Amino acid sequence: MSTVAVVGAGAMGEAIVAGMLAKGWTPADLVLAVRREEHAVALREAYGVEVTDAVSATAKADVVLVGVKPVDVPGVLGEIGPHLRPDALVVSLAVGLTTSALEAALPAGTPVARVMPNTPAQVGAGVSVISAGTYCDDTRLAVVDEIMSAVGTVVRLPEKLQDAAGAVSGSGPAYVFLAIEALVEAGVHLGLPRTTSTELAVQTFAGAARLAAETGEHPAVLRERVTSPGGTTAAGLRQLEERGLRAAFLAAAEAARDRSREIGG
Ligand SMILES: NC(=O)C1=CN([C@@H]2O[C@H](COP(=O)(O)OP(=O)(O)OC[C@H]3O[C@@H](n4cnc5c(N)ncnc54)[C@H](O)[C@@H]3O)[C@@H](O)[C@H]2O)C=CC1
Ligand SMILES: O=C(O)[C@@H]1CCC=N1
Repeated sequence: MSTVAVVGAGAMGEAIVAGMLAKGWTPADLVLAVRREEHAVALREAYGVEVTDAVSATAKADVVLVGVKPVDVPGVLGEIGPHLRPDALVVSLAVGLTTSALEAALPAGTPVARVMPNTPAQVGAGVSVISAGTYCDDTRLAVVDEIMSAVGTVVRLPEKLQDAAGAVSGSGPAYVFLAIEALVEAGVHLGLPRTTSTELAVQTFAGAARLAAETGEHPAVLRERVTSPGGTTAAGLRQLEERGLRAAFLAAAEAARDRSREIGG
């Protein structure tokens, strides 16, 4: 197995570390780098992994997973570039940043891959979109696939679709959480105790998503099965349509895609 350095073990980076350890990697396969010492102490305690600085972690790794915010990526790449092992692979989680921009910030010929993960990775239910840069061959992309498979499903896409994919699956959990929150509040408005309304709404989203995933049926067909002619669901759906639910999702996805392109420069 490869030695994997995770530079920037925040929400996404830590989820990947936890998932890898749960799926058979050992602490010796991992080396982490974070900025704050108290964070390093917490990570060592939680996972028994080595936590050091970005340069030392990079020097030990076959794969360097960069999990810092997009604005911090150029600085990190400039710092670690001279210390990469020959043939080491750099994997970026950053939204927007293209593999060509990443390659330009690294020594010439560095293999690079771009990943768009999402936070359900924290419970092993993520979906990651992966794309190879110019020097990342199939064997290396298979390593990225293996790592990200530890936290959920993996979809390989041409890089030109990464901004769109990020708008759906990268940001998507936030749209879903907002929708859950709104349904909980609606239930409270109708008189349900808040804990009951939360349980009903969360289980409904989880169950509906599982039904769609396991049956593979078109969502419209599944929706029709809930909607009796002249019934309660039809009355509710009419309100969602009249209030522009579809248009709202389309506008949200376009805005997220455009912001991703803007971040990428
Ligand atoms: N949070 C999300 O839902 C998603 C995030 N992403 C991408 O993942 C990346 C990370 O995002 P989050 O995990 O949400 O951010 P985060 O802020 O939770 O984690 C970033 C971590 O990097 C550390 N850090 C910053 N500079 C560092 C350096 N020089 N050396 C070592 N550590 C350093 C920070 O202290 C922090 O712990 C971003 O580029 C983002 O675009 C992609 C998809 C989804
Ligand atoms: O909001 C963001 O910029 C990050 C990338 C995708 C999800 N969260």
